[in-house]
Amino acid sequence: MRSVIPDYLTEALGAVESDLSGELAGYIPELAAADPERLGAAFATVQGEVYGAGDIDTEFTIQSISKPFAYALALADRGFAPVLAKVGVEPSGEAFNQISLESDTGRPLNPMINAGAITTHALAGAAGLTPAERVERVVDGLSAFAGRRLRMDEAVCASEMRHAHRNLAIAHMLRGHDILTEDPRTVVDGYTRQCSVLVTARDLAMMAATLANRGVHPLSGERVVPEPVVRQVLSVMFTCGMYDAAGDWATQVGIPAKSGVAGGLIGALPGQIGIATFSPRLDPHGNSVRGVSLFERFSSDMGMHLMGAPATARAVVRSHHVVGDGPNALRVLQLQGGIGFTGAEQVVREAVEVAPTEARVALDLTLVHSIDDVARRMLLEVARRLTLDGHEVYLVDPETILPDPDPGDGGRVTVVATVEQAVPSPPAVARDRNQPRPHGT
Ligand SMILES: NC(=O)CC[C@H](N)C(=O)O
Repeated sequence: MRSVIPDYLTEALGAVESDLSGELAGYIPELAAADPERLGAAFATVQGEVYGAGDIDTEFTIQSISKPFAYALALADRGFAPVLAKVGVEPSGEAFNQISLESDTGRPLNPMINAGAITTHALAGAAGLTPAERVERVVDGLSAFAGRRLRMDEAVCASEMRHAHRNLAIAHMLRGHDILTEDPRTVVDGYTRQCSVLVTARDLAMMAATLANRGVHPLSGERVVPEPVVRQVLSVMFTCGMYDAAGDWATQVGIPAKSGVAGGLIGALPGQIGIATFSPRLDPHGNSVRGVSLFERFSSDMGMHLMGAPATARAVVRSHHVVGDGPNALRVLQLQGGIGFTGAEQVVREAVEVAPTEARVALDLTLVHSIDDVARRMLLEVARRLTLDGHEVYLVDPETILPDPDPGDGGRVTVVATVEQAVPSPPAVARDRNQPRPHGT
């Protein structure tokens, strides 16, 4: 059988192909000469599977799509405080190249508009790097996100630098406010190089999938940036990634995204998928016309809007039952699935409502595949309170899904591999042959 996903993507491309509206980015002569008909779309899952249709292996310059990744590198390299001191996180509602800074501090409003991105470029890499080393750090970092060595398009870079008056004006303003502390032209040059890195839609989908995968490249397994950095970056993409179209985008598409003036567009759905489209004609905001249509289609066809509440998670408490009888009776709460706060809440509620009378209580984690930190603490607290109420508490945890189960403060749990191990086998002589054997022995 052929996968259904490339066929779906081909169909989606077919539906937007006839839309010839929009313009190439005229302010960079080399981009104005691009082939406007190119069209491609790719999905990369967090497991590293890539699906695509159309021009997904055609190289084009990354442009502003480099901004969230350079922001991630700056946060990872310098830490949050120094970066936040120089670049805000407020949506500007303005065009990407607006000459605007926060009135009191001179800080650019966010790292997605050029003012913020130029500043962010200067913050990538360790303090004290030369401008060339900094560019190298950024290209290395973008390459790690993509999972292959990326290179720069010198012609596009030179072409943009010859016409970079607006970005230079922004950089001079930043220098005037001491947000930039170096020569403005050098920083704009580095930022323009960053924007001139060549990528394909396939690369961009992978880069987005690395964000979706909490900062770990799905195939190389490399942790490119720490998890808190990814959360920051995705939040800023959600609120600011589409410039003065960010509100429309957040409501209609609902996927953290970033566009570039060469026609690329990416979206990252946390925990699920990275998406990229490529089509060079732009709307007045500088976002790819057909790319925006494709994302609207993907979001509604595949239920990808981040604010669409997921189907209520399946019950975490699969069953509760008693194994064995008499003084050996064991109350088993059998749990399942991935347990986060709301799942742990179900366990707490169940433990309160059942109010076990048996001397032994087991939390059976055999069918649980993950427990996050808050759920772990809540389950251990349940165990602790059950101990204090006089129960002997067992954790049936054959795959050590809950390591170091120390409930602290008077709590005690015994870890066993099977429910049976929590039921002492009664001495053979004492067993009444006419009684059914305790379940599971
Ligand atoms: N929106 C964009 O892609 C803009 C990037 C471009 N290099 C610029 O600074 O103008």
